[in-house]
Amino acid sequence: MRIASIRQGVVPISSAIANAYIDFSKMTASVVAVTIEDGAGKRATGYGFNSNGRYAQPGLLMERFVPRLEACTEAELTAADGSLNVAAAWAAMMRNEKPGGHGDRSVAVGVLDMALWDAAAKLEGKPLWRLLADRFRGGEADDSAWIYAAGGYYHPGKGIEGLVEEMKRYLGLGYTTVKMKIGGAPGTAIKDALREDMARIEAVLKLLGNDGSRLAVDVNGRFGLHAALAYGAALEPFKLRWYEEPLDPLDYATHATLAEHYAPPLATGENLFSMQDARNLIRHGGLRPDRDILQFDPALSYGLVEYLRTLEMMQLHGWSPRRCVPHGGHQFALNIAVGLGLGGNESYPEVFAPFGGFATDTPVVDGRIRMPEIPGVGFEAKNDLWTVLKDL
Ligand SMILES: O=C([O-])CC(=O)C(=O)O
Ligand SMILES: [Mg+2]
Repeated sequence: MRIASIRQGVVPISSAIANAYIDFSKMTASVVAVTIEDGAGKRATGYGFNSNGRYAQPGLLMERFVPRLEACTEAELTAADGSLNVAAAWAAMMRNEKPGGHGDRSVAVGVLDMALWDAAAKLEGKPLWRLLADRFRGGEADDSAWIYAAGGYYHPGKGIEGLVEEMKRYLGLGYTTVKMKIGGAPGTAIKDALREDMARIEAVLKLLGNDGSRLAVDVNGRFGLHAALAYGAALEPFKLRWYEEPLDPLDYATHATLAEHYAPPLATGENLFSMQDARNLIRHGGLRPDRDILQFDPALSYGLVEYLRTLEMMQLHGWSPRRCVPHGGHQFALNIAVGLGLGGNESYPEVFAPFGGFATDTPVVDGRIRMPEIPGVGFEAKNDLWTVLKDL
């Protein structure tokens, strides 16, 4: 195995939407293409990109991670069974990196890790989900994944009617569960913000037949303990699917306090970027393995090599992989969900294109989606994304 070339670019994923914490008017993504030759006449190009929420990382890629990957020897890149050794390539990229401080580089490494797994699966002529099931689950992949429609963003001029119309479109596409943003009313006292959000939530719940298990709400880390508890008390009777990122993602003790007062499911983890950060959440966040949801996004957190470590850590702490529903709505996490038996995956039917979304013309049926039988992650079967990647 040898690296024949690595190319990178930066593309916009900007839009006029906002959550409770940031707007996406200047959001960008790094994209990479890594071409591998296996020394026996086979050649494959793997593609990678970063998930929404973090910006493109061209400097880190150019200065540290691409040169280290390019410097890998053929022996390093070749596993004992002759396959591409992604874990060894990952270790080479992380040479001379100190522990801790994961947000510094986990996105840049994740972009390259995605491309390496895409190439590895293409060299084996298999979809990534099947490669993962073969390697880690005795060949047993799930036949489909549960996905939910994430949206409900704040948008200039968008009122409750616009929000309900949006959710109706998602149901029309075959989704059964939806997610909306809350906590975004700027500079408002908690009781006023809560009144406004309750009206938004109740309007969407009405559309969902007042079945709280079909609605998740997302605060994007905006609340302190006082607001999180006040909202929690108001939300509790709805028995929502989950109450997401109510607090700062790194404030584990406060999560533990909230979990003592809010019985239905909580969800968090999209802004934790390493196994060690995930472990601190599990150790100190008071989360409950029988109901809470972990949303670590492999594309933002050093890729699948690290995600495998996170899953192993979770199992040591008594957490099933089924508690994981990754953030990001991308094909990479969907392959991992089906191949490794996670609880499902996020989907963004109307935002974060072309990186959000799955293979073109794969229908969502009763909130579930099947995977195409195409080698690699399946980017070539997603028309809008392939238009961007093929020019790299
Ligand atoms: O709005 C965002 O930053 C994305 C997000 O939280 C999610 O998909 O859960
Ligand atoms: Mg979120």
